[in-house]
Amino acid sequence: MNLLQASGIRRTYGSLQVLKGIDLEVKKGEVVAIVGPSGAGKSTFLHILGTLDRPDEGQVLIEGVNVFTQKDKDLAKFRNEKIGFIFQFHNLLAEFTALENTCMPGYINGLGNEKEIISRGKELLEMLGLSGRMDHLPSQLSGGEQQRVAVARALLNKPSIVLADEPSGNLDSHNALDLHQLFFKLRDDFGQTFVIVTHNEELAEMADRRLVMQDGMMLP
Ligand SMILES: Nc1ncnc2c1ncn2[C@@H]1O[C@H](COP(=O)(O)OP(=O)(O)OP(=O)(O)O)[C@@H](O)[C@H]1O
Repeated sequence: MNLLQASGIRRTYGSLQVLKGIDLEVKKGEVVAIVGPSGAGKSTFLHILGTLDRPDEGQVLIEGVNVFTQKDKDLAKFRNEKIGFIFQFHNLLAEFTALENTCMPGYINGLGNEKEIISRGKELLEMLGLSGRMDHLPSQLSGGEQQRVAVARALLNKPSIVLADEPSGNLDSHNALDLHQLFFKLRDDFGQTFVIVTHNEELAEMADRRLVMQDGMMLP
């Protein structure tokens, strides 16, 4: 069974047809990269896969659940439990430490008690080489460190799938490579599944599949 299956996804903004019927199947443990020119609809598609936006037509199954048949409240719970997000700008909360930011998805959904959540957060930050940075605020971290905290936060609830939108777009080439290698390590060690929208060809070439979107369609 596919971990994620999207079929016939269409999305229109006003008179602009942004997605023109897109299909995608992703297996557990796959790293799929989506590339394509600016304005092709990549981010729009990723937002729909992440249930942050609803399509006009088409369906998305994640672990067999037809996600958009759920009401908004149930969908939000499903999203927090099953999907991890990494964005170009990490969106860490400035007034919270690295550990507090990492633990945030656990507090929102109440998965486990506070002690368990903190223990998982610490374990992730240690794994990502941030054991000495747990009590730092985002402003006290380098760009690469901030993005690794965002990765730890994305993994906190043990999501089925991680969706990343230009995750290394704001990093220098050294930190970008480190981050890309981290994704593949997480895949190899834990079977973590990723769909990554990127303009970084090096990352796209490393992926199990490199898909190209153009003008609202997936090229064959
Ligand atoms: N909320 C919105 N309202 C209106 N138009 C939108 C909205 N979101 C996206 N669009 C339009 O949809 C098209 C696709 O945008 P999208 O961000 O998905 O492209 P992209 O392939 O991710 O581009 P980039 O590589 O530059 O990030 C663009 O023309 C954009 O202006």
